Amino acid sequence: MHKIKVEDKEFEIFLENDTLSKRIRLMGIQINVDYEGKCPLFIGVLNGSFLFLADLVKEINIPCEVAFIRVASYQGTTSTGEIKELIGLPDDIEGRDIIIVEDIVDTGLTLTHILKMINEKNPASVKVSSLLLKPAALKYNIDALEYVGFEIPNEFVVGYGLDYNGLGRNLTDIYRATGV
Ligand SMILES: O=P(O)(O)OC[C@H]1O[C@H](OP(=O)(O)OP(=O)(O)O)[C@H](O)[C@@H]1O
Ligand code: HPA
Repeated sequence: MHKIKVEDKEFEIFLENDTLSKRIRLMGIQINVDYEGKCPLFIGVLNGSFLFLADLVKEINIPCEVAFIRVASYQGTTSTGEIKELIGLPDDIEGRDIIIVEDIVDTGLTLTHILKMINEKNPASVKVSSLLLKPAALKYNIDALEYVGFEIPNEFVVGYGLDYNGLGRNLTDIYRATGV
């Protein structure tokens, strides 16, 4: 289906699942090479990253661990500018190689907050893997952003974990708002 409605908003197809899968396979290969001989700890940022993280770690063939944190900053299509911490970081971060897994980096506010929290716990290294990045929306400089699936325009997207008012996370493809 190429046009859909989620609540009151119209969306059109943007990135099909097959395109996502191919890119995620390549991201996994790159991580396998970069972390050879190490045991990275993937930290998924809930809720949006759950499908991406699941598909990404299936491509990882080195030893690794998986954990989650939960923060929230968005209501509808706009950032509240305030980060709420709902599930905290795991205890065992000191000395670990951390890979934060995000569905999307938009303004960069969420990630900046999470990176600060993680760096306070003395990890060996911290990198970020985000499926999507909106370069035109970015307000913070994020040096740790090492693995990016797709750079996209500054448009609201939904599907494959990303929501609009809590809906649409279950869509297999990613759609963009048409503004109609
Ligand atoms: O770069 P930013 O402007 O901070 O936006 C990116 C963040 O916004 C979304 O999370 P949200 O707070 O909507 O929670 P969710 O993952 O539960 O949807 C998304 O999953 C990122 O974590
Ligand atoms: O474009 C978006 N879609 C869904 N959630 C988001 N969180 C930040 N940007 C977005």
